[in-house]
Amino acid sequence: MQSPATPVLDIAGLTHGYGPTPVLNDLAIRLDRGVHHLLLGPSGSGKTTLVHAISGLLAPDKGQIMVDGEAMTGRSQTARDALRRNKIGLIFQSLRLVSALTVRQNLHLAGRLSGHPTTNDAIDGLLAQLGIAHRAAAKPRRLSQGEAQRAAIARALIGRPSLLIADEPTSALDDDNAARVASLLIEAADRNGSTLLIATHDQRLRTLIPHTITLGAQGGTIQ
Ligand SMILES: Nc1ncnc2c1ncn2[C@@H]1O[C@H](COP(=O)(O)OP(=O)(O)OP(=O)(O)O)[C@@H](O)[C@H]1O
Repeated sequence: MQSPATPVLDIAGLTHGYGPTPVLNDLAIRLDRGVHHLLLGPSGSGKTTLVHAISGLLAPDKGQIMVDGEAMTGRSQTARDALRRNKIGLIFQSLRLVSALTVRQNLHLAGRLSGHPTTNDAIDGLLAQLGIAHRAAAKPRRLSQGEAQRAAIARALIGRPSLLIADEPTSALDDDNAARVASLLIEAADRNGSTLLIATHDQRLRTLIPHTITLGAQGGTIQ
């Protein structure tokens, strides 16, 4: 990890589009360590495009993205993949656990891929934090939706990423469960030294995470 003063995410002049009008236009964002943010914006405003650019899954047309002091932009796909595995934990809506592996094996694999191979004890400790230690030997299809979501959060955290990004983790949930999942994400991020960015339409999360980045306005609005 870099010094505490190094921003977890530092974006300058980010522009990207798929046609004549850019989706992201000269965007600037700075996330300080430990300050969790929501990434808000209506459908089509560019949240997924921004998450993909931050994660190095796409190379933007213009601009610079620094993740925990290291450049995600201006590098090869291979270098971007390595930086993502080392610095970023991603939780997608479709969870993407490997179905042939148990929960514990999924976490071992994620640890190896992130360059932080880990022990059964460390994995079981993380699963216990998330309340699913008793499901370590289960295959994903045997998990409830809530357990599978907790396993996906554990998998994203196994490499102790500087930045933890969750895509729409609560939109399909009722109020109680949305608050529960958001609180779980915040607590898990805090305990593992990760800064959380939640891409969402879900305005209910503002009460738990007051800092927001809103896309849709020219260049985005940071609060
Ligand atoms: N690969 C692509 N090719 C062409 N256009 C794209 C591509 N990906 C996204 N777009 C367009 O870019 C715009 C932003 O899309 P994006 O998925 O980033 O928005 P979003 O805010 O994540 O939307 P949602 O909340 O509906 O998931 C949309 O108009 C979309 O149609």
